[in-house]
Amino acid sequence: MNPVVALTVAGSDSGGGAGLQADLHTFAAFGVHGTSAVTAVTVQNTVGVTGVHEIPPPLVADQIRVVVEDMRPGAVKTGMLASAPIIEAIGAAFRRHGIGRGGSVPLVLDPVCASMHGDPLLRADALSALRGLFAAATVVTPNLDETALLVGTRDQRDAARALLALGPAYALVKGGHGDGPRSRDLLTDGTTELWLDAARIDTGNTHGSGDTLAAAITARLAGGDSLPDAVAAAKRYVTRAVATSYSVGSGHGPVGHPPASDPVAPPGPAGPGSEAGAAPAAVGAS
Ligand SMILES: Nc1ncnc2c1ncn2[C@@H]1O[C@H](COP(=O)(O)OP(=O)(O)O)[C@@H](O)[C@H]1O
Ligand SMILES: Cc1ncc(COP(=O)(O)OP(=O)(O)O)c(N)n1
Repeated sequence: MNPVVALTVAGSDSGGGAGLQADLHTFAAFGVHGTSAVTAVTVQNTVGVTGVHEIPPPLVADQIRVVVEDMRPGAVKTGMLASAPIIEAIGAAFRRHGIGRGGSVPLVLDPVCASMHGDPLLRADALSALRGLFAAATVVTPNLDETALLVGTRDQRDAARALLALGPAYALVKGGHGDGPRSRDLLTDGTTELWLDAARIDTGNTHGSGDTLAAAITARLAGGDSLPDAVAAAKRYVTRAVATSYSVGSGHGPVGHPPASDPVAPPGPAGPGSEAGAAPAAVGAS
C-alpha cells in the first residue's frame, strides 16, 4: 500500500536537529512520505546559526508546484519562511494549488521567527507578511517568544484570541519554554479550549521540538484526523520525542524521532495514493 504524502515548506538545518530535517524525520516516524520545498539554507549546529542563504522566491513556489501537481500531499506545514518576498510567493502558490482554508488541503503554520539560541530566522520586516498568511492556516503553532513578536503578549489565552483575529481556524499556543513542572499548550478555535498537558522532561536537548510537534500534526491531518485529534496525537509524540532526545555536539542536542505508536494508515482503494483517488485530496481542511 502506498503511504499518504505530506509537504513541508521550511529551512534546512545543517545540524540535522530542526527545520525540514526534523519535519522529514517526523513524517517518516508516522509512516508518511515526506516532501519538501526549501526556503533557506541555514549554517547551523547545536550551538547556533552563523549564516542564512535564502532561496529565490520563484524557486520556492516551483518546488511547491511540482510536488503538488505530481504527489498530492494530504497536508502541508510551513516552518522557517525567511523573508517577505518568499512568504508572498508561498501565499500565491497556496492559493493557486488549493492549500489552506478555502482550499482542500489543511495547512499547519509554525511561525518560526528565531532559533532556540535567539538567532533570527525571519527578517524583521517580514512579520506583517507572516501575519498575512495566518488567514490561510488550519492551525498556527507559535511559542511565547513568537506570540510576543506577532501579537504583543506572552499570555496564552490573550495570545490565542489575538491570533484567531488574524483568521486561522485554530491557535495552538505552546507554553513549553517556561520553567514550571508542566509543559502546557492551549488549543482553541475561539469557542472551545483544550489544554494539552505533559510533565516537563528535564533536558537541554529540545532542539527541533517545535518543528516535530507541528510536523506530527501535519502527518496526522494528512491521514484524515480532525484537527483536535491530530494535535492530541502530536503532543503525545513530541513528549516521547523529548524523552528520547540525545546529546550530539557541544550545544543543545536534538529531540529523538522514535516510530509513532499511532502511525498513519495508508489510504484505502479510493484514497489519494491510488488511481481511483486521482482527484485532489480533500482531507478535512477547516
Ligand atoms: N522539556 C520538555 N519536556 C516536555 N515537553 C516539552 C519540553 N520542551 C518542549 N516540550 C514540548 O514540545 C513542544 C514544542 O515546544 P517548544 O519547545 O515551546 O517549541 P519551539 O521549539 O517552537 O520553541 C510543546 O508541546 C512543548 O510543551
Ligand atoms: C531551519 C530551521 N528551522 C526552524 C528552526 C527552529 O526549530 P524549532 O523546533 O521551532 O525550535 P528550536 O529547536 O530552535 O527551539 C531552526 N532552528 N532552524
